[in-house]
Amino acid sequence: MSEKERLIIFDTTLRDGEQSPGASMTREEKVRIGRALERLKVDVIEAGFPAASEGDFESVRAVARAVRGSRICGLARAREDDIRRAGEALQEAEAGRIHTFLATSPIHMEKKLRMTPDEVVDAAVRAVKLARSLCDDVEFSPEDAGRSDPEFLCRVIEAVIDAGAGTVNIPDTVGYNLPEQFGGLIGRLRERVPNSDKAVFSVHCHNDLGVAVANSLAAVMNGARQVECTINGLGERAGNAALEEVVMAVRTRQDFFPCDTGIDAHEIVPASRLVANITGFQPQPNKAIVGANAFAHESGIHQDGVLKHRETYEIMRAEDVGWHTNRMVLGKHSGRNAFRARLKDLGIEFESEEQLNEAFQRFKGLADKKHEIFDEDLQALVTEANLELENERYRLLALRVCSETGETPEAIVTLAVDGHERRAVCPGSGPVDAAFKAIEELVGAADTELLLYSVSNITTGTDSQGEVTVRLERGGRIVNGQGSDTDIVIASAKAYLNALNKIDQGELRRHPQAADV
Ligand SMILES: CC(=O)SCCNC(=O)CCNC(=O)[C@H](O)C(C)(C)COP(=O)(O)OP(=O)(O)OC[C@H]1O[C@@H](n2cnc3c(N)ncnc32)[C@H](O)[C@@H]1OP(=O)(O)O
Ligand SMILES: CC(C)C(=O)C(=O)O
Ligand SMILES: [Mg+2]
Repeated sequence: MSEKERLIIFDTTLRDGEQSPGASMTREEKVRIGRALERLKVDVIEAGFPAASEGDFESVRAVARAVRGSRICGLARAREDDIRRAGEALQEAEAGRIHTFLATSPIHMEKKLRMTPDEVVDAAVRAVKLARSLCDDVEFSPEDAGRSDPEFLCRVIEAVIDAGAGTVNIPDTVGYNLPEQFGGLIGRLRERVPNSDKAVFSVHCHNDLGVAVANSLAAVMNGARQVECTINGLGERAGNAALEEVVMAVRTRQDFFPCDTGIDAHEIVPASRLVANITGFQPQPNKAIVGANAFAHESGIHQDGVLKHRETYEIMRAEDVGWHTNRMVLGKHSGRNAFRARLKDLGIEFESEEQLNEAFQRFKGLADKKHEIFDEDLQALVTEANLELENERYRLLALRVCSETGETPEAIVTLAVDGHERRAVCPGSGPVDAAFKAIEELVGAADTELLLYSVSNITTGTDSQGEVTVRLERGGRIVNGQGSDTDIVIASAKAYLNALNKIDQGELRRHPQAADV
């Protein structure tokens, strides 16, 4: 790293993250996440609250045994039994830390702890001294600091630093602070506490007002050198500051921040996926850094810009945070440049600009019906575009089916037959059967036998395209026809007509699908 100061990353996914209702983790899961955090090169891993339960004690102990390279921390109330339990759980850690806390806000002291401010100062000092007798690395948090009286905070902080706390963590426990205010608080505490230079100032922000990361960054600008955060912003209520956002903000804006972290950012996406899979809390698609759309572009103007010069619309590289690559999503907002580029990647090139334009029009038509166009959709769409260049005797102009519970389905099919518009109405045992009967009536296919009818969805989802294959036999000759559409009955009619055109024309070698004829 450069000569810049180190910003310590303290990950509390396994402790505060686990406090999210529904996010409890087993010992084995904590060890797996602990190892992922080690690969990420997190400085401190808060592995749990050993006094909470026998299971959490064992989890902290297992993480302390398994992980080398990151300091392992256990949380404890300012009580002798909690602190001793934490010390015990950390015994096998290569490097351990006891984190003890006691609330300092008037509301917490009076209503929850039922302690006077003097009692709180005494208990905090006693807790830190006991913790220091068990472990040389001790952190103290004045819980609910964000709503505490700054003068009282100064008193508590000075006392715990004197008692041996090497890290003083300022939590905005209920996410009440705003960035300018919180940054100002950190700056003032560092200025006013006489021994502030003897401890690292840390922050622990909650996201109740959606500003946990902004508050953490404001604190860093005011001298905080440890940020407590979680993968994917998991944590109590609306969560904690997201590790990936803090790390990448500091890294991306090195022109602004006076410090940097030691995080290996390539491990961010793997760690995010692991935490999401274990907890079942998937990040929303538009989540910064780790959301599925964080490096995806669907708009034609953005795609064109990124294809010409990535930085036009990206401030970070997807690969640098562990994604395989950025993503061009083809959809109704996409333009020709992205369409052409994707087809080229698929090995599909057009002989003329006219062919490309024709396929592009079909693509826009499909995109109006479907959210996202996948590679398989494109392949089907281009195959159809090529087929249209051939001389077709039969072309589907319109199709309507009526299908109702307890009623015989009926299809109304309009075709262009040798350039003339023809219409037929037929009942059938199902909508596809009715549509096929109407087509047979219009084209006179009595001598043609249907050998195979199969449907597969090209992509997943109820809005996906269905691909239908129809195999026909006439006079010993067998052909396959294909059709695709988001409407399965239309796809079936297209496939049937495709096969009939082939069998009628006898020009099978010119069609790419004729290989299997
Ligand atoms: C802001 C935070 O995230 S703090 C961490 C929150 N995490 C958790 O609470 C998860 C783990 N907690 C637990 O498993 C349990 O709450 C335990 C084991 C810690 C305690 O359980 P119990 O003994 O049954 O107590 P209970 O949870 O009902 O109440 C908490 C007690 O701790 C006291 N307390 C709360 N914080 C502290 C503290 N920092 N130091 C000392 N005592 C405290 C409360 O005043 C209350 O005391 P009381 O019983 O005399 O009224
Ligand atoms: C234990 C402390 C640091 C905490 O989680 C909080 O105050 O939010
Ligand atoms: Mg918290």
